[in-house]
Amino acid sequence: MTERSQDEEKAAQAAETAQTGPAAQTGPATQASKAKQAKQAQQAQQPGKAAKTGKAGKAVAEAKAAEAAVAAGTAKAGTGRAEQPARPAQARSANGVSRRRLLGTAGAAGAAGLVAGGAAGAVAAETVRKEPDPLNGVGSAARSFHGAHQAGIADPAQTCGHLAAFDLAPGADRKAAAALLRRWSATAADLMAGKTPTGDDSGVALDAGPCSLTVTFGFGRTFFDRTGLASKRPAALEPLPAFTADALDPKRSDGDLWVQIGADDALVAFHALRLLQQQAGSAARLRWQMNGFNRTPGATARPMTARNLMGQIDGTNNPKPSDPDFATRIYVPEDPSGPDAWMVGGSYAVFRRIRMLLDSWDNLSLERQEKVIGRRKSDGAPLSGGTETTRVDLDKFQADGSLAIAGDAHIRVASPVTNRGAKMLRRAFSYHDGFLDDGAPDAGLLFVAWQADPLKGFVPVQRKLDRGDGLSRFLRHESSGLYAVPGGCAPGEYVGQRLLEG
Ligand SMILES: C=CC1=C(C)c2cc3[nH]c(cc4nc(cc5[nH]c(cc1n2)c(C)c5CCC(=O)O)C(CCC(=O)O)=C4C)c(C)c3C=C
Ligand SMILES: [Fe+2]
Repeated sequence: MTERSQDEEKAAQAAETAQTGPAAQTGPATQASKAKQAKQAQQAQQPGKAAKTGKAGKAVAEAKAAEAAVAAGTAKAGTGRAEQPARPAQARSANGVSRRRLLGTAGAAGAAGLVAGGAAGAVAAETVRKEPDPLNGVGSAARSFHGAHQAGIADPAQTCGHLAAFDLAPGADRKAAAALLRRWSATAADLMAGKTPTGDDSGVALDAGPCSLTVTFGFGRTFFDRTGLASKRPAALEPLPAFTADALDPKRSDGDLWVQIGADDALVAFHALRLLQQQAGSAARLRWQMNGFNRTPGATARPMTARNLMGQIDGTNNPKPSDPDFATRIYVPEDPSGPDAWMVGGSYAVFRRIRMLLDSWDNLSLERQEKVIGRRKSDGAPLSGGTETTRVDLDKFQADGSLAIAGDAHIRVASPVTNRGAKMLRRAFSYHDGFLDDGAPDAGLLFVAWQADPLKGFVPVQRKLDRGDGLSRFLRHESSGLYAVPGGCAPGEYVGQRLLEG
């Protein structure tokens, strides 16, 4: 097991602070007691140092059997080191502490007291801010629409997400598709810069800053047939294989065009979605649409990796933009001669709506939940020891001779080390769509994985998870999509122009 050196830790923290600004203020007493609690929890749960005992031979055999069961004919796994852990992926600007002064929102008791007198009743009815506030750090944060890559890939996932797929209308041809992408790109560029697009009098996002809005556009496999561009369809857009955990709804899968919207404000995010839907006009119809969410900036005492609806810290070991191989793993590389030249700088998005079987999951003991993932729930530290960012040691054994990270633990089965180096960038939103008839939450993850080639990212890893992941018993994949997301564009251009006008 290799810990980060103190210098590396300090550099990472400094970089994080530079990117995110100071964490929300908490009193020093709170900080100190939290740190103490965290230390106590860590001490209580720290697995004992694995001794190389006489049981090692048995353990090695156990490990090999577990790996073999999972790998089922793939490369011999677990012999190397896991990837260098990433900094928390959810870090972002959180430096603006709201100074809103809301009046009249007292609890029931306060309100009852106020309504006793007429004048006081009027005060109770006042539910607006007394003074205008300047935009805080969350509201004024903006991401650029223009650039080599589209936004909404390498930047942190926002609080509110909308994923949507559109189908081109019958008769809508390449020219109509180009006009649509031009309209959509111009609108996205305005909104991301905090401008009201010409002709938009909806008022929905008036008063708000851009709130880190991103709008990302992609093309599904069927787009190329409908626009007469089948010869330009990348080989990487071959349909995803079927997996045993799939319970896919075709009506909420696939689609000609895909749009991902994220913002740190729900009205800003909805506004973008609504405008794009209106601007689709007669060229395209909404096929499916889903809403997701993440932590609100400033909701935690310090910037940290977000939790999912199973309660786990999720996103720790994501590739990070500072990794030397980040660009080549996530973005399509330069190859001007290839048929996919129009995709240079782009990426492939695999979308999966994954329902969590939370009733079953919540019935597991904490110990079993942690074993299923291979990390501690409290702080995300790997069961091989250390803290959240400690390198995972898949070869570590416990004193009883068993593997510290079980053979079917999610982080073992998904690790690049056990998947011939396959990597993807996971950028997900949680979702909650109420409760099913049996009372189970209809909730889970709008999972989006980004990679330069899905056959070297999502596909081999999901194949392996499908066979041997302890977590898959608690998941149902309900929707699916694979989209070619072109590179970004320059001002005055539109996303996909190289394809549609090439
Ligand atoms: C096909 C790829 C993956 C799917 C589908 C997937 C679903 C899924 N994962 C979690 C929770 C966690 N996943 C974690 C790590 C992790 N997951 C994948 C891939 C898929 N997950 C990878 C490649 C990794 C990193 C492995 C590594 O290198 O260590 C973790 C641990 C924290 C982290 O590193 O992010 C959690 C927790 C859920 C709940 C889920 C489906 C709903
Ligand atoms: Fe995962």
